[in-house]
Amino acid sequence: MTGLSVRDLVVRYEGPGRGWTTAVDRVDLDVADGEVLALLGPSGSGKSSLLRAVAGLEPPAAGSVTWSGRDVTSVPVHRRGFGLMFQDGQLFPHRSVAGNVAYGLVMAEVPRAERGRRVELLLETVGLAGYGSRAVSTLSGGQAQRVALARALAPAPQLLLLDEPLSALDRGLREHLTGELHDVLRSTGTTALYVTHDHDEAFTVADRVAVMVDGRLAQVDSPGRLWHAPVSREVAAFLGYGPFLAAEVRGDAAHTLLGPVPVREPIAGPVVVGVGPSALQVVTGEGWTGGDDLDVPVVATRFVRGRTEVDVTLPDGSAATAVAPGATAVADRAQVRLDPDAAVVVPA
Ligand SMILES: Nc1ncnc2c1ncn2[C@@H]1O[C@H](COP(=O)(O)OP(=O)(O)OP(=O)(O)O)[C@@H](O)[C@H]1O
Repeated sequence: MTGLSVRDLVVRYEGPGRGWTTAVDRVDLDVADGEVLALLGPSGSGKSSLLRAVAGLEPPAAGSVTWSGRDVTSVPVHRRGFGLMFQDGQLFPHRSVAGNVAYGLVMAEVPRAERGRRVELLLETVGLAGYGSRAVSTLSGGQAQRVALARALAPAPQLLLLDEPLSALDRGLREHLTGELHDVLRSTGTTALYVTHDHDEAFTVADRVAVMVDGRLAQVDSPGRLWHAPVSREVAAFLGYGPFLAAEVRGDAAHTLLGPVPVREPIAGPVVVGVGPSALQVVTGEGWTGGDDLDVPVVATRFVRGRTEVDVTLPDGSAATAVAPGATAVADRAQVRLDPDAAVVVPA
């Protein structure tokens, strides 16, 4: 048995009054050796609690944590050999950049020369070659998080646990560092559990994504499968699908007021169709063919990231957003069309 195995794990907190909060509710999870798994879920869903229990920072009420076949459930945090990185990297303020990165190597009694080489290599890996002698107080937020990453990677941990490592950074930097983090984790062959509430981040960084809702894992899948085949309306909604249209399955399609959507996997019982974030398109000029396209009232328009987003009301009363390329002028009504490949069929 290699990798991480979590079985039947329960984490509970005693409430301020009577009663307990069950933050992690009988979770089973496997992370293969060298795999990066993102734990994705809304605020309060239990992601940090699960990660902290794996780290050994939170004693589980039940269940087990196994690494490489060894039960570590009651092994203290510093004996697990796992690396940790949090939202606020919390660098040691009185050490230089190199001093911070070398910290775990000093603890592990790695000889000085070897230490120096490793620190340099890691700084290069995180794009901070030549920064070794800088005081950490002179770094930008993004640079400081890269130092924190280099420090976490320095002892070559068997398993790296990251809790929202980029969420304190602004969007542009976060997107950039997410890509870098992906490359660094791959190139170092690090097994990682990565907590985030941001699906773009999870999809970029991870081999597989576990969606956590109310203390349970609702779905664990590759980013592609998760996106194209969410198992429930709840998971689809969390990924950004919506509104959900009434639908009736006939043959291999689910028929909606905006036309048919292919049923990719058989679903027993009633279904609804989740409209993907760019699935509804504004049809302009001669593109209008009638057919399944609908003419609907416009509620608002805005220009976002190089395209026009148009809020409309569908005939069933649901609010939806349609997209148009560039800065498209839209009046008080718009013709919209559903791209069936950008919608999903899920259980109602
Ligand atoms: N130390 C604590 N004492 C009491 N309740 C806690 C404690 N830590 C977390 N909780 C509760 O446990 C539940 C799960 O919290 P947790 O921090 O694990 O969620 P999360 O998914 O990581 O959320 P976020 O994305 O907001 O960090 C929440 O209801 C939270 O209020």
